[in-house]
Amino acid sequence: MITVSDLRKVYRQGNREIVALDGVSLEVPRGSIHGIVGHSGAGKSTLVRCLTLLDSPTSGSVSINGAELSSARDADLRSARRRIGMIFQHANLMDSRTTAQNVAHPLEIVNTSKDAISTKVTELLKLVGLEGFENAYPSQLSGGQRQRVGIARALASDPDVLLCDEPTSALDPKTTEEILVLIKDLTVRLQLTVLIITHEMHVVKRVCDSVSLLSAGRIVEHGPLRDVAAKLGSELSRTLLPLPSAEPLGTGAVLEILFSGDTASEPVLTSAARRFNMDLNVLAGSVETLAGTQFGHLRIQLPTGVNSSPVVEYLHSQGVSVRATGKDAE
Ligand SMILES: Nc1ncnc2c1ncn2[C@@H]1O[C@H](COP(=O)(O)OP(=O)(O)OP(=O)(O)O)[C@@H](O)[C@H]1O
Repeated sequence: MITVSDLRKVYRQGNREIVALDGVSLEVPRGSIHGIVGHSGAGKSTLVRCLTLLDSPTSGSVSINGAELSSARDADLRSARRRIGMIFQHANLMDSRTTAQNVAHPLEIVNTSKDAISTKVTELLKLVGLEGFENAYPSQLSGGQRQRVGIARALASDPDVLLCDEPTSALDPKTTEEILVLIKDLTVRLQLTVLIITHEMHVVKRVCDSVSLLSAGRIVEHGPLRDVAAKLGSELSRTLLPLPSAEPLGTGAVLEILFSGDTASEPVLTSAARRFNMDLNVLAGSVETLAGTQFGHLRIQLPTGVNSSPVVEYLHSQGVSVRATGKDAE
């Protein structure tokens, strides 16, 4: 488990203070994957640097399985860093070294014996599906294979936490899927605690158990994927379950509706149409399964002149999230 408590990072430029992290707290249990998303300048890179101890936080703490990292110094700091493996957007391999030599590098630094390195490298390359590529150089590997080498190297020191900074941003969709499947599989098999910093929502949808939205150095939304997606109108819900824009037809009230779990499969809309004796226009819709829960997200329009309040009340009573949009939203 990784626990981040009230982390602050303030940069000073002359007499100006830039608050890059403004009290970030989060807890990610072992064996699970947490996504961190946010716009440019939100503080994602600063968070990565503070978590990997490449930069020291102004205040607050980071601990792994209860052991405090942020106050570690010198030798302790080096061993603390080994508890966090890093994967980057580009694998950043050493071009003059083979696959096996790249993976061996973190072990050589801590003077591991040649035999132990050889055994470990063989084991790691098998784990990431690169058996037979021991002697290949990075230039002879595909982007996905290079990323696998990067993952094997990150796991060489048996870290508790795997920190992935935009791990699939440079990969095509098929390779992205393969790498995400590998990360998910390793998380479960090795009981890792994984943090993925990404701007790609499909990465969050595909592998994350929980997610945080970082904005101006603060976590403004967070929680298990199915809970944040279920909050109709929130930024994370809108980006996880996007709806295409569609012009309303005529002047009837426009409602945005979110079904989840059991209500997603019940004919609530049909029963509302029958109950209020009206036709409904579906302007836009999407159905998705997130973290094992089915979500239906719809924008519907009521006929001109129909009062939306009793309809909204009825839909709420059926366990459906509803909000008026457009001119009715005020
Ligand atoms: N070394 C630094 N000195 C001064 N300000 C900094 C420094 N590093 C980051 N910042 C500022 O801290 C804030 C957060 O920056 P950060 O790079 O962490 O954002 P980010 O979410 O990673 O953005 P991006 O997605 O564009 O990489 C920004 O306002 C940035 O200008």
